[in-house]
Amino acid sequence: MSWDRFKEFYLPFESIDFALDVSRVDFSDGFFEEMQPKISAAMTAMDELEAGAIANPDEGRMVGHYWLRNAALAPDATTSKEITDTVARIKDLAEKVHSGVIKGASGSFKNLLCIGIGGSALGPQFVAQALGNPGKDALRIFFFDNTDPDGFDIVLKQLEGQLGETLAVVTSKSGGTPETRNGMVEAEHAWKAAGLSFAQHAIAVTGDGSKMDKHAIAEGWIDRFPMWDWVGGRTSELAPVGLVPAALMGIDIDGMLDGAKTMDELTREKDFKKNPAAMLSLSWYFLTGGKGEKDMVILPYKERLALFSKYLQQLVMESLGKELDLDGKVVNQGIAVYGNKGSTDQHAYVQQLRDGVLNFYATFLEVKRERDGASPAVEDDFTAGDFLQGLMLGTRDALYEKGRNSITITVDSVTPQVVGMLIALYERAVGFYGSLVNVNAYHQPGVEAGKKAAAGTLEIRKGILSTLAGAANAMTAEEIAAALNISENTETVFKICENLAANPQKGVTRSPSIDISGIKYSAS
Ligand SMILES: O=P(O)(O)OC[C@H]1O[C@](O)(CO)[C@@H](O)[C@@H]1O
Repeated sequence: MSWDRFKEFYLPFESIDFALDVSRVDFSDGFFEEMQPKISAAMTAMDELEAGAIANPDEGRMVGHYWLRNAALAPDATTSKEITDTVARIKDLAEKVHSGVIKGASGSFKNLLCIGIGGSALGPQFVAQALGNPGKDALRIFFFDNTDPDGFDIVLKQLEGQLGETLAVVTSKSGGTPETRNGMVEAEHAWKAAGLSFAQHAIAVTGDGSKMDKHAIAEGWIDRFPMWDWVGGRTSELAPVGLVPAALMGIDIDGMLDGAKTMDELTREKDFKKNPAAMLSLSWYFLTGGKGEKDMVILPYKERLALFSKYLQQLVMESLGKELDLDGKVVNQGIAVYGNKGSTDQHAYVQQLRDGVLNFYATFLEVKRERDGASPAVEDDFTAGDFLQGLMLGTRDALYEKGRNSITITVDSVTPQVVGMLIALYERAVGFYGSLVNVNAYHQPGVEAGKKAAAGTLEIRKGILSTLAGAANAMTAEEIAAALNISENTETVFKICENLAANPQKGVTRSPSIDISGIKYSAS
């Protein structure tokens, strides 16, 4: 890499100690000239979005996550006031919880159980790991982010005997996501089994008037915070979804909001070569042929940022992974995202990245400050942090030597401001990229298909149980499917029967057979 090329494609922002380096992206001659009209159009669309246009046409919604860190930008005074009042209410809640004014049945709150999934969990999880300090946080954080009964038990075991000092935050924008509802019901059971009122330990973050909102009101929960329809789940970390848990942990939420606001200002720059979000999205476009031809591998060389790839997975894939473009043409767009952390993954998948199939580009995240305070020397005069940077620089070079392009983002340390900046940078880069490839980056129609199919399988489960209850003899999967008139779904019937029989409390027994057509099930 020549020093001149590096200087040309290295964008440092001294005032915030942040840099984006795209010098290891081998842009072709003429690429930027060719992209100029598209990126200008993307910037215009972004200006309109920030001003309150219906930027999510399929759902007929405004897209307002940029207002969250600068309420003055909101299109009307009511929305602006609602944002500021909500942040003030969140800080007030945190203050009252920390001082013991709001407490649980057994005293001041010590633990925080966040119940949510997708955009209602990934941001809080990323931020808790990035900015939390186990042992020092105001509340210890736990998550229910699935509908796995054993998973609930693992978390509840850690909270055993402490539910009276555990605050539960149940988060769902729609208020109807089954996994979150199940987590809430399981939590209600656990509190009840401990002889405690769940309502006295619960807060809701949800859409006004949602099913969950009504439940929280009816049960008399401690408080409720809004999830506005103009904020998408995957861009809600700086809305109550992310700010409530962060403030309760004792994290500086003003710092996060300030960092995001500063990045928003930098990424409104109209000269795209000076705009880090524009350059990031143009790099993605170049690297993936504007068609998602290569995967985005995220490699933060910092434990605290290990969950960033998971967070970005939803932000990028749910936003960009679309069948149709804005004109209704089938485009099957998207960019696959995966990653974990360096240097750990050098010992897992970097072998393939360097020598194997070239279907990716890497993004290195470098944090200059190794820790608070000094580090001991581990070899000669070198610290463990010197090794960490050495491994990152070495890997980046080793990849580039083999024609594997990469992007590098450098920050000073993982602070609330930096976390806010990273979130804002990627939010805007995703927005720009959505415009570059002409898709609606703010809806998620594909997720609905899986949800509907899941609901259908529960109906089949109900049918199987009633068929077996009324059957005189044990039945095979084929017979049950035929009785339910769903022979085309015999495989689903078989899978559900196997699952029922594996859980003795469900009341189904199984007579084995070597031939799966011969396995019989009966109500026990
Ligand atoms: O906050 P909700 O409405 O429970 O939705 C959770 C998540 O579920 C999804 O609809 C699909 O996973 C995401 O878009 C969303 O972030």
